[in-house]
Amino acid sequence: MFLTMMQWSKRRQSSWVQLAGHKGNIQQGEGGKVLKKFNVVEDTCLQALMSDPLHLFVPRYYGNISRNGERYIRLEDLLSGLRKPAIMDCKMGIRTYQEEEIIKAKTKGSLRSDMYQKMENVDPTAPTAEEQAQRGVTKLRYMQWRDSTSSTSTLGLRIEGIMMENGTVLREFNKTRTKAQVTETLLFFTKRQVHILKAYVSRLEALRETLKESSFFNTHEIIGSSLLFLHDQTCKANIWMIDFGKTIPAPENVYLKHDVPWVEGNREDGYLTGLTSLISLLHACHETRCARMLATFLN
Ligand SMILES: Nc1ncnc2c1ncn2[C@@H]1O[C@H](COP(=O)(O)OP(=O)(O)OP(=O)(O)O)[C@@H](O)[C@H]1O
Ligand SMILES: O=P(O)(O)O[C@@H]1[C@H](O)[C@H](O)[C@@H](OP(=O)(O)O)[C@H](OP(=O)(O)O)[C@H]1O
Repeated sequence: MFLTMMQWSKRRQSSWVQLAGHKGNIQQGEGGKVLKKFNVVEDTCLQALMSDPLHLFVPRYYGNISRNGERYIRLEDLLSGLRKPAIMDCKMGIRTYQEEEIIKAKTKGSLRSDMYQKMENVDPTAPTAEEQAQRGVTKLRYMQWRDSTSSTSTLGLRIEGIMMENGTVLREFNKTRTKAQVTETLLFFTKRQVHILKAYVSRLEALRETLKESSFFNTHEIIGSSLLFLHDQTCKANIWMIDFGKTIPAPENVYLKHDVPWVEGNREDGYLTGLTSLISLLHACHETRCARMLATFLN
């Protein structure tokens, strides 16, 4: 597995990191805040979320500002106050592309050579003969391939990146697809610590309950959003919903279920499918660890 050592910030004695997403899209700001490049879709969602029951699971939103000619969204820094945190970014849902990608894929000039390259780097056999000849793929094709070779299509979630408490950053999870592989990664991330596993399960169960009461949730198609897992040496553990750049309102009078299969036009995202998978995988990790500890104790 490809490992990169994170550089610890000496100035702040902190370990701020942008684990996933577009490079340089988000940076640490002052006063316990982060600045994220402005995106009107995300800004609108965050405003709505601040008065929804889900606000308890979303970093506090402090409006948007302009700085040196660039506009930013100001958010609570979720790493603020944590000591050498371990972090995991988990992208939710059974697809990571919006339905509009299907229309875009039909228009001329939509071939992406960068995506072809990324595909070929991971699996040289993945591009079709036609794609090899044109050395390009549509974004739709790339995103569908990414979803099917990771756990997105089957489990409704995929691990995008992990930073361990010693600063080691891991981002090579493209082929982490099966339940067993995801479970192994969750055990690695939590170092099998029972109290951390338990805290994560409780937080996700609370999220599931709150989603039932959220009008934002049943009226929005949530694509490409992540759950950010954080725990540290003081035994703090928490999970937050981040990244609403591709979260859009469903058509009027359409209420999404979030746990049924997607077919073109129904706008379903599988967010709850992913949440249920996560809860059951973490729950199984917790139970297994408890059973092992009991067996050791009794022997
Ligand atoms: N409020 C926050 N506090 C601390 N760190 C954050 C916060 N929001 C995001 N991050 C960090 O930045 C990373 C990327 O965040 P986010 O997903 O919002 O960016 P993005 O560029 O929109 O992603 P994508 O390209 O997947 O759409 C996260 O994985 C996390 O490490
Ligand atoms: O993780 P990967 O495999 O590197 O692939 C990227 C990832 O799917 C991003 O979510 C996506 O941005 P959006 O979510 O904003 O669509 C980006 O598209 P882009 O290159 O068009 O920005 C992809 O390149």
